[in-house]
Amino acid sequence: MTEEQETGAPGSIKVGVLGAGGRMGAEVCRAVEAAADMKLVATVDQDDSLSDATGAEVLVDFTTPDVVLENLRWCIDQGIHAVVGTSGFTEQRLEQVRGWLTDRPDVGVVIAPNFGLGAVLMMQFAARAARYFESVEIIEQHHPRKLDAPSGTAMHTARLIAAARAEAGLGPVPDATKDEFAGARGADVDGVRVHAVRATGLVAHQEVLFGATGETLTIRHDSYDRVSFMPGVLLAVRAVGDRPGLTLGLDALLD
Ligand SMILES: NC(=O)C1=CN([C@@H]2O[C@H](COP(=O)(O)OP(=O)(O)OC[C@H]3O[C@@H](n4cnc5c(N)ncnc54)[C@H](OP(=O)(O)O)[C@@H]3O)[C@@H](O)[C@H]2O)C=CC1
Ligand SMILES: O=C(O)C1=N[C@H](C(=O)O)C[C@H](O)C1
Repeated sequence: MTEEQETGAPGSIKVGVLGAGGRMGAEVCRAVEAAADMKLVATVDQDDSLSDATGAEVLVDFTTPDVVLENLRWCIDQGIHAVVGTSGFTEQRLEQVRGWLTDRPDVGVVIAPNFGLGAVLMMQFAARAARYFESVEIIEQHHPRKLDAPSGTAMHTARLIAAARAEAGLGPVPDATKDEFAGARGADVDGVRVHAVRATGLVAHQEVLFGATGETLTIRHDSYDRVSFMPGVLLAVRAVGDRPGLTLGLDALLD
């Protein structure tokens, strides 16, 4: 092996992947290996030690909601930048991460509920539309091996819509039912109903359905293949070293 193959091209970013054997992790490994300005230096899965990743400058985490915080804490303590796609980030968890970052102001963390560029736009469009429609519901659809419901994307979208409605002075969504079978109206996320569908054949899809008198607006995004997330992941890997602190979502990186 030449020195360049060993260490990457001069100036290349040394990247490690946590959850490397998973559906997303494996795709990220392929994308990093194909990127001329990156070098894959560590792949970590459930039975491996995080210390295998100490040579990385940026760690990408696609693991599970129950282990991601521990991983992130370790990255921050080690001074390694982190790009996180794993779902399950409540406001309370984000606050915890901000707290850890105050002790390491040199470290950058990007947490994105969805790295699909189309999905980022779908969320932006939904936030923009929210003030004009009294009714809104979210229908997310995913592959059946997804552990969590609703999806992180749906939770984030609901929060954006709730914030936009509050800013516009809209009251609660008026579409409550009086008599309903348990679960029929989905989960209430910040006052927005979210319906989670799981079926073989799906990858990751979301519709935001808005309604006003005499009209509806549907904003829909579909990821048919996990390669759809890779341009966003690579964008975040390239940017995170220059963005100390917490960056939530890809929006700021796309401006
Ligand atoms: N932000 C985004 O754009 C996207 C986010 N996601 C999110 O990413 C996460 C992963 O999704 P997906 O790839 O489909 O899930 P998978 O279950 O396929 O992958 C998770 C991987 O993490 C591994 N793992 C578990 N514990 C640890 C640990 N402590 N350290 C290192 N690795 C560990 C698992 O190993 P094992 O199988 O042995 O348990 C598995 O290989 C989910 O939260 C999902 O919602 C998914 C797609 C896009
Ligand atoms: O588990 C998945 O597959 C996905 N998870 C993320 C989420 O929870 O929103 C992103 C995308 O929807 C795919």
